[in-house]
Amino acid sequence: MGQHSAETASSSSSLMTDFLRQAGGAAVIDGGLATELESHGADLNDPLWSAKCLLSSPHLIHRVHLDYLEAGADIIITASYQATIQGFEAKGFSKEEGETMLKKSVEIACEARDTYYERCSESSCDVAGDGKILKHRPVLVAASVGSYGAYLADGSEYSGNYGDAITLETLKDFHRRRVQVLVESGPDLIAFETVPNKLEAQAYAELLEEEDIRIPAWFSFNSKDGNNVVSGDSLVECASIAESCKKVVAVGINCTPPRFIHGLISAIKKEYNIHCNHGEHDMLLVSARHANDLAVTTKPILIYPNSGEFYDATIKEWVQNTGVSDEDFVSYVNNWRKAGASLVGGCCRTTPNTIRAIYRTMSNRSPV
Ligand SMILES: C[S+](C)CC[C@H](N)C(=O)O
Ligand SMILES: N[C@@H](CCS)C(=O)O
Ligand SMILES: [Zn+2]
Repeated sequence: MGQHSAETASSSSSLMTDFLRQAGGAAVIDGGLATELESHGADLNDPLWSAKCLLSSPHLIHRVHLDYLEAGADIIITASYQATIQGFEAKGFSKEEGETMLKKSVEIACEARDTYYERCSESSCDVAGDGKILKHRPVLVAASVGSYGAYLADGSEYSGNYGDAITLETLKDFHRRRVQVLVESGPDLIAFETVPNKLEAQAYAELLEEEDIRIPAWFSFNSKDGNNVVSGDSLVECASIAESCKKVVAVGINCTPPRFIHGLISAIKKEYNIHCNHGEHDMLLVSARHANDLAVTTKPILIYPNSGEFYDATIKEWVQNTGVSDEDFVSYVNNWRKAGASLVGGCCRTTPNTIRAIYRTMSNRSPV
């Protein structure tokens, strides 16, 4: 664990359960990072997308992390989603310079957390007059690992279609050094996010074992039909890969329209609460067993949907107003919690306003 590790973490495997317990059973993830960088004027029309800001405007990344913390996020995700050594090399940087950029993504997030804690110490109340949440609480830094499709910078993380030339070994080799460098930089966990297919999930799971990664990870898949992950691979099969990997401490869905989320949670959530009720006992056990045959995870479930808008990868722009408002987004939150999600945030096109609204909705945090 790095020097900035959250005070919750006693060991890798218990990090998430300890963290959730301290947070009262549920926690808030931040919102769209790239979205917010753009709204502060960054031009992300570049193969590096949001990782371009690691070169051009690290102060902006710091500011956006801080904005999300002050909106109530308990977990911030680094700007390394599209930061890859290969991507930096394609821009003319050396391997060492690429590694420095990866390290920097974690350092910026840790510094933002330090700044946040200072502001909390200086504040006399948990909610400032301007509505900023300045409540001293455990905050986790999650190092983002975007997919190989994100590196391709053509929206392939929404198709998951890499062609036959890309094998399990290709993907492991692609991510290997990147994951090592991120881990050495001292985040609390790795966020494998917007995972578009089963092959990449398998590659991540094998990498965690082969490289003996000492911090935990979460796996977060994306879907565009409410049944499968974007490639068409079965979500249940993808989640099973995460479930069988001991280093994975949470599983879920991100960058997916809100309307699909409830069904996707139900598809992966394994219920242990079998109510034994006299005569109905056997029948309930049978139905619970039947449900469990299909559902796969007992790990905490995370969800951070996008706004539901459509991303046009050819022009690298979101088609505006095709999604839901913050109010509509937040109206789903209690249902997602009831369905079994214990970590809730937002992905692309969500903002600190979305996260503030999620924080408020979840502020009477009762365990799932
Ligand atoms: C999650 S998508 C909006 C990320 C952007 C994409 N990888 C690109 O570079 O176009
Ligand atoms: N963490 C990334 C995810 C993109 S799908 C971001 O918020 O920009
Ligand atoms: Zn997203």
